[in-house]
Amino acid sequence: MILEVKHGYFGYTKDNDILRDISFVLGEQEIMTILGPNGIGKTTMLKCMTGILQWTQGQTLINGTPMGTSREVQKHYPIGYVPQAHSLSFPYTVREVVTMGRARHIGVCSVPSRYDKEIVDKAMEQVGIVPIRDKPCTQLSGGQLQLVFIARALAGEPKVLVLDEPESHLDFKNQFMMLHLIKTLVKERGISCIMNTHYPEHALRLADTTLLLGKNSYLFGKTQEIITEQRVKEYFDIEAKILSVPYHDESIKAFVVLESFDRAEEAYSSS
Ligand SMILES: Nc1ncnc2c1ncn2[C@@H]1O[C@H](COP(=O)(O)OP(=O)(O)OP(=O)(O)O)[C@@H](O)[C@H]1O
Repeated sequence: MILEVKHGYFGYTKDNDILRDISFVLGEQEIMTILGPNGIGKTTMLKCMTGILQWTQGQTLINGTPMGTSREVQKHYPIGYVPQAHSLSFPYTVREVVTMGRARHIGVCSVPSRYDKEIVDKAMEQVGIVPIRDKPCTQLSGGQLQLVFIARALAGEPKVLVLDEPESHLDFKNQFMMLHLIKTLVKERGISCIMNTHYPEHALRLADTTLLLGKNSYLFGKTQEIITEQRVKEYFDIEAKILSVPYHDESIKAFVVLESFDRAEEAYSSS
């Protein structure tokens, strides 16, 4: 399935668009990252793209058909949205929360079928949360909850998985495991994926394409061409060097920030 955003505009208030004329294409089994400074509009972008918020102008197309107007398109090409992990106030178990991802498939007065249960089990297995399936979600860590939300999205059998900063609550190793999980899900399920991230390294390691959001402009293209030292300076206002570390048959990219704390202090006090 091909997802396309065409000339998208959005503002929370009139005459104050935070997203202006955004266009990009997500191809079959592609991974795309969205990068940009805090508050630039990354989460808003995901919400407009998935129909949680309405574009004020422009549209999201699925295989060429506008998503907003076609229930058929929404039914046949579901999008799985995984929000930033936040705590749940009601102590639903992990299994119950993941089963909620089947809501579209289960009638209002029906109980989950054997097939629904199999899909839920498969989703929990694939993200590695079977051992905690009977725990109340109020007793989970932020990282565990993030995995539960991914399993909930997978239970809806999405064609596109949309993740808002999936690595944000994870330690160093588990951040890497999350990237690996996303890559595996895309490959094994034949889906595509869009994720917001604050880590340019993660984009370079994982993503085919990248949308780099700035204050008055944006860039979209192949990740290796979009994320350069010059762009990092331009879009994040920070001097960084991208190093290439050879590892087996890969060349892994690492970022080193070339700023001193004294200079940062000066910039902070003059802003
Ligand atoms: N519901 C809302 N009503 C009004 N303004 C909002 C709302 N949600 C977000 N904003 C504003 O819109 C802008 C973009 O917010 P958004 O959360 O999309 O940014 P972001 O790039 O995802 O930020 P971060 O990297 O910090 O998560 C911010 O200035 C934010 O304050």
